[in-house]
Amino acid sequence: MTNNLKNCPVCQVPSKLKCTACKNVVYCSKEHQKTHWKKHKLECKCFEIATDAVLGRHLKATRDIKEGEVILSDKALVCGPKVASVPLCLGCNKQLQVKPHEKNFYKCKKCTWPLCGEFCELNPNHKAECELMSGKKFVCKIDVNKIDETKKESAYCVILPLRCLLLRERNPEGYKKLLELEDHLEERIETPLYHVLKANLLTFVKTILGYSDLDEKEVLKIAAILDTNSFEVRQNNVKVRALFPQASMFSHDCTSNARHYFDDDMNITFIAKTKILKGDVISISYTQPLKSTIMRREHLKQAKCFDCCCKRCSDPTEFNTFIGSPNCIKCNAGKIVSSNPLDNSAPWNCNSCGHSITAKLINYGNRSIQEEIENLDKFSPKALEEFIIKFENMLHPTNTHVLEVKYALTQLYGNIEGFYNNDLNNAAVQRKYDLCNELIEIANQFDPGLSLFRGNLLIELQEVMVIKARRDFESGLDTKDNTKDKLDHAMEILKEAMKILIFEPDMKTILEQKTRLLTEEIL
Ligand SMILES: C[S@@+](CC[C@H](N)C(=O)[O-])C[C@H]1O[C@@H](n2cnc3c(N)ncnc32)[C@H](O)[C@@H]1O
Repeated sequence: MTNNLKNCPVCQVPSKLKCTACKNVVYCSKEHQKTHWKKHKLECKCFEIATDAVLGRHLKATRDIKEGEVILSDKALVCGPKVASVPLCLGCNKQLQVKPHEKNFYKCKKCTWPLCGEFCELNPNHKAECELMSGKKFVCKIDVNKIDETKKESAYCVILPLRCLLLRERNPEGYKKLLELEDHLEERIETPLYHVLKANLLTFVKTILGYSDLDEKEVLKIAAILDTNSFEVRQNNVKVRALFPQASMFSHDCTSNARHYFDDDMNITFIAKTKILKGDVISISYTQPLKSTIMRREHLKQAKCFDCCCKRCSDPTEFNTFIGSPNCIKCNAGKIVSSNPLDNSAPWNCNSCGHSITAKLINYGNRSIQEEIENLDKFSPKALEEFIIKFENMLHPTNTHVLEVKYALTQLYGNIEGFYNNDLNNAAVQRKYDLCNELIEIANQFDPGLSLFRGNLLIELQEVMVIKARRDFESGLDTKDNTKDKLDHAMEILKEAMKILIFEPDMKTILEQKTRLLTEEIL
């Protein structure tokens, strides 16, 4: 047994040399440790599943974990369309296109669901459900002759729960694991979404497919398990969702220390974004770093049925960024801060003059501004810059709405037609440089280390640093030596971005090309 802490598992001799990684096994010698590694590496975990009253089951580090270290990898138990999905092939998940030259949709001869082609009728993802539905003479409501590739179809809401139900016979062990996951059905059952699901899913499963013996609660529990635990995966440019039993054990923190990425086979891998100490909770974020406490807590409550009380949520200033606060328009000096961020109905007060505003009014203000942002032309830097100017008195530079627009600008400058790097004037180059630096500081606080948020900003920053350095040299403002130093600095930033983005699909080649071009420029 590898967890025998007395004897070497190879020769059974009482031993003291512990595996330095998990400290769960002892060896008599380095040689026997090497011999045993092939077996032990499958068990040499850096975490345990712990339970407490607040988080429920969660992952806890059993040793220090280095930044970038893999925590675990997991295989999808089931995957399929989101509750409402753009038309996709139930075999390969490819998005169905209607443009004449790209038309790739086909009506399954048996079950009538749209697929990308005849070949996918036999795709293992689709075969079992197809046989079941066609056997019951099910007719899909989506008309393949009128496919609208942008319209989200709610008809897909039945597919993933059905795939879960099919596990009962095809993979009983997997089905058992699935039913052990958290569901929050009691909180969900009276929501409008579950009223609709109750009508659609239960009729589909019990009446149409004939699972009359199935308890209604078990069917709805499956929907609730999917809502609580599934991960969104982008496949062939379509977002689908998948369930990973082990990965479901990660708890949430608004300043998390781990993150995930997917490989081409939809396996999920979690890495440490920052160093994690033995005994720390290993957490991921279920929400977005630039959202304010009020917005994050509302999302977490609605989607995952819990009230987040993490360090960031508990701090009314959100680490002195005041990201959720508007300026006080009464005294024009202070910021309006929640008197108790963990109570959604607590009043908000100015930290300078004490002027008080109800939570209702703060929520109303946030919603109106969010609506205004949603209606902006997202591809127009001019429209986004005008938004920032329009709200400059009410919203300070690190307010959530301003940061959201600023982040969009970092992704537009340099990357869209009319605003490619060579089209940008020096003021726009400087603007992008400043915005990237400003947002990286925010990322360092809320989404530190190897986060995608930091990676996306670092890659934009290094590009603009190179342009600035090149222009300063070409216009005679800088010496060759200084320019080389600046390019070396840009290379360090690029290397850091690479460490983060290398796991993302298609990024490896792009990053390698960027590194090659920058190396040539430095030489
Ligand atoms: C994906 S599951 C995580 C595993 C779950 N704790 C269990 O025991 O199965 C998500 C659920 O865990 C709980 N949870 C995760 N993070 C939490 C947090 N920061 N505070 C409170 N509950 C949390 C919530 O009930 C949430 O709906």
